[in-house]
Amino acid sequence: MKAKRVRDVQTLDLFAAPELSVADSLTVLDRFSDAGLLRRLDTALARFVHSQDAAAEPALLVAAAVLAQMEGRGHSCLPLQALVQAPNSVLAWPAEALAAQQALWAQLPSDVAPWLATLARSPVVRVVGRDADAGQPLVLLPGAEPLLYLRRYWDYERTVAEHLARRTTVEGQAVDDAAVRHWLDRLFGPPQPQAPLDWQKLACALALRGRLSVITGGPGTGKTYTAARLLALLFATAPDAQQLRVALAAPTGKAAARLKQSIDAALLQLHDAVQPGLDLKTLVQRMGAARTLHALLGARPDTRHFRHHAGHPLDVDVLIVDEASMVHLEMMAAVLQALPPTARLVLLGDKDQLASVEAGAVLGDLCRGAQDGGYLPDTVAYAQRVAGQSIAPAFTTAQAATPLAQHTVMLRESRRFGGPIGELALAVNAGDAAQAQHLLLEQTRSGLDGALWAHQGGPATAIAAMAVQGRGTQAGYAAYARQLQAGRAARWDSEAAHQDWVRSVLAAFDRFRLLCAVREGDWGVAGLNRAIEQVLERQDLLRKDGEWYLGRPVMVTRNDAQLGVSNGDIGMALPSWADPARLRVYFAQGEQLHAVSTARLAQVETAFAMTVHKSQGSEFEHTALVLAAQGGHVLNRELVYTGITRARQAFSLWSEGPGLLASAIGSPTQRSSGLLRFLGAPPAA
Ligand SMILES: Nc1ncnc2c1ncn2[C@@H]1O[C@H](COP(=O)(O)OP(=O)(O)OP(=O)(O)O)[C@@H](O)[C@H]1O
Repeated sequence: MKAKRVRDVQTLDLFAAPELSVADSLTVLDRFSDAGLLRRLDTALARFVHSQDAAAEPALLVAAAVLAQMEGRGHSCLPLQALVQAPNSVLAWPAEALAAQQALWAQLPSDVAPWLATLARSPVVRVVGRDADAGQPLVLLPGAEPLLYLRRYWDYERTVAEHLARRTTVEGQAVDDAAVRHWLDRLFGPPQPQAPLDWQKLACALALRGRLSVITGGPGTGKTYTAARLLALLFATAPDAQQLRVALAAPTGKAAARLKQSIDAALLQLHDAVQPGLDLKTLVQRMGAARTLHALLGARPDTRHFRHHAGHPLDVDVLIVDEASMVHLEMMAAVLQALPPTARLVLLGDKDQLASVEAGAVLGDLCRGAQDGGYLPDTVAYAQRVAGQSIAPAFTTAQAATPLAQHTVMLRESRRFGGPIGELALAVNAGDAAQAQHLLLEQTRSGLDGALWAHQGGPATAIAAMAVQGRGTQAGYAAYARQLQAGRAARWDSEAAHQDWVRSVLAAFDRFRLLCAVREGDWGVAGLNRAIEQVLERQDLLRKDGEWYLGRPVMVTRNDAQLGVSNGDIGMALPSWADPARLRVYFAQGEQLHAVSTARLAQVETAFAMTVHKSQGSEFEHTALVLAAQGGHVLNRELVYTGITRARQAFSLWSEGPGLLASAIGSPTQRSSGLLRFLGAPPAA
């Protein structure tokens, strides 16, 4: 259907005109929207620009529409050189659209200079360094690699860059080397001769001397383990540990709850190791719950504004943000603005995971050089002095040595993520499609019970059948459905017994998850949710007698502070204890259960199948990833990596057609952003 619509675009006779007029260029953009190559919103921006500048030239209108389209795909800006010289690298249109794209580009200037001149002539474009900020909707950052921004994203990116640059250049508190060394050795053990570099110890040492610490690593590399030791170190070296205000946060409620649980457990385990000298038990009690970033900043319903901002900063000395790969540019700008300049910010996350759906990939940008280290002589000497760690010359290359690198550590050894799933994740990350396919094939051949299993082709109903049955001994949804039935048959003799049952159903449901790349179609979230419901009904495991049926798993799609639920929370409709004839939606929040009436939960969707994006921050025993042929540019390396790393014991892959996995692995996403360029020297406002 889409391919046909795209072919229709090519029959446009407008391209035959000797010179592209403004009216024609707007019509062409509309046709591109009709064909699904641009969104209506993208063309609307071009029309808006034209409404503000009657003399706007076609190149400006095209640039505006493409910029809007790129923002919709998560880019914070448009690299103009690429737009002119390699338009497909930024447009990401399907092959069928190539002729139409080339025909339009043939009517536009072939050099970047006239594009820039066209943009700079328009009053809707603010040229940084030339024009004052008069609220122009577009911002052009000139230079060797000129970038075009929507005003809002320019503001966010500049804010983030300015704050991070300040945090990486301003000296932190003076470090008492002897005290730090003492505590680092107690927490990690004294340095051993010939031992490999302890990246976790190094991360703690570096974090201590600055106001920013970026700790990245794959699953199970000990990010939380390290953060807990960093907290212990901060408590131990603080002039008054009782006064140190620590906040824990994450982009989603689930990730926040997990962070709190892991940090508390790790700190309590350390309790004996730091005796005498530090009462971690009391400090843990004082620390308070982890919150979503929205809740931490005090989101105001239906506005972009937060209660905390530069004029009313957060009341914290240390802020630890987990799953930072999911923090988009706008949110990072809000966090940095609300954080007192003296507070420490610790960002934890996996740089290789999918970035947020919204624009910006801040953690990915910040960790671009993390693999290479890039430590300066001063950092190398400090690491030796306080942590007894010798940083090898391979990690001191001048090219990677930026102020940010002195605050960044990549953890490299996974403690719980080895075996075939770990190997597959590594192959995907390295872009080695042949190795990934080899691993999948080898394990698939060995039977249904292996850690890896792959299948190509339909029908989609077979996916639903596996989602219910599981494969071999690997979990599927039948496990939760049986747990559900066990409860239906039983009479709870106490509220505690009812709660235990609710917890057991939620836990059984969390053993497996079906992850999709796309929402629509038989191989998307919507189609597979329906198909799984049907299989469960056919097997009498579930009765769908209305929108809200017993055992309906749902995902919240919008934060609702009043109801106490966050976007991404997963709950299940189950009979309430007080009135078993009525369903309530139960959510596990750490150790606690939270129940909300079904009538009040409007912003939810069924959650047997969910997007890979929404699964971030969660792990399941068995995860199945579905690659739909219509996935297009959504099927990329980060999506596959994120899907695989959600699986603890078993990973299954369903590809609708041949070559989808290899092509996704061969398509890493690089979101356009000026962040790294700004960090060295933030541009003037
Ligand atoms: N240096 C270490 N020595 C012993 N155990 C460790 C060490 N580092 C991490 N671990 C253990 O490895 C496991 C994974 O660590 P942790 O949960 O901190 O990893 P993570 O990177 O935060 O994982 P995730 O990707 O789930 O966020 C935990 O059980 C932790 O206690």
